[in-house]
Amino acid sequence: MEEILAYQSVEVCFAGQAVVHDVSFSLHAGEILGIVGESGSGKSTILKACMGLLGNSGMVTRGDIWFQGKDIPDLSEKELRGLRGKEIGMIFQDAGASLCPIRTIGDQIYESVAAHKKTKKEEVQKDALELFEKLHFHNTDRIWSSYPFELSGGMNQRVGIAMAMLMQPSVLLADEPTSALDVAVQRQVVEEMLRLRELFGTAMILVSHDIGVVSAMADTVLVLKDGQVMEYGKTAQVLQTPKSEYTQKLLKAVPRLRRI
Ligand SMILES: Nc1ncnc2c1ncn2[C@@H]1O[C@H](COP(=O)(O)OP(=O)(O)OP(=O)(O)O)[C@@H](O)[C@H]1O
Repeated sequence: MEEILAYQSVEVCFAGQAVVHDVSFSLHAGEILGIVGESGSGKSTILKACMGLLGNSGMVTRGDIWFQGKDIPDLSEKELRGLRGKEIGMIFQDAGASLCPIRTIGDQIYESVAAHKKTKKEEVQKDALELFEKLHFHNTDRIWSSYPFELSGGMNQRVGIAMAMLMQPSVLLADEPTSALDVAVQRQVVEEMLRLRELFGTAMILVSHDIGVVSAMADTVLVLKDGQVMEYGKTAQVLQTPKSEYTQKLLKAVPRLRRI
């Protein structure tokens, strides 16, 4: 399998203070990597480093993040803007909150695609409705012309994921994509992401507190503690026979390991 993304000994600092230390992993086409760890262990920072979104005080101070032959920390803001959304898709915990409340879903989808390529609204609508159908959304026309407040939180999240996928990025970064949802919708979102991997062969990094979701989705798992990799390997191996005491504790903190 083709390697899509490689972190090599990455260190990230905020205001000179290192919060991610010597992190290495690689991601191949169609692979889903789960990143788990306690709050503050550096999971989101690892994703933000890949998008060049560490803000004014944050910086990759050591190592490389290779993507399509380019080292992300060396790229200019303009080059990063060209990658974000198009080559590197992103979804966050609450897509509903990041949608504009006073513009329709259709307008927002069109604008997000038009930001990266010259296209007509009818073309984007056709592609979007086709993807909605493949993801088994009901009333696809109605969704297209709805305002976010007219849809449920779960539906907004599912639309946000479909929107990220319309550009067919080679990698999708998902930060707690199911955390704000109730269990039934969580299941739909997990199934939807797996279906997207199947349809497009997209590689994904999934940051989640929910070991059940990680267990259901990820091929490989990286366990992070205080910005350091405690364990990294195949999901079954890491979750069923954890080597580090930290991973064992993390798993014990989960009431029941459930496969979705
Ligand atoms: N913009 C920032 N400025 C300064 N410190 C930051 C900034 N962003 C994150 N940090 C620090 O970096 C460390 C890692 O934070 P990060 O948000 O990556 O953890 P996390 O594992 O994603 O946590 P959570 O599960 O709570 O989202 C924390 O100590 C946090 O306080």
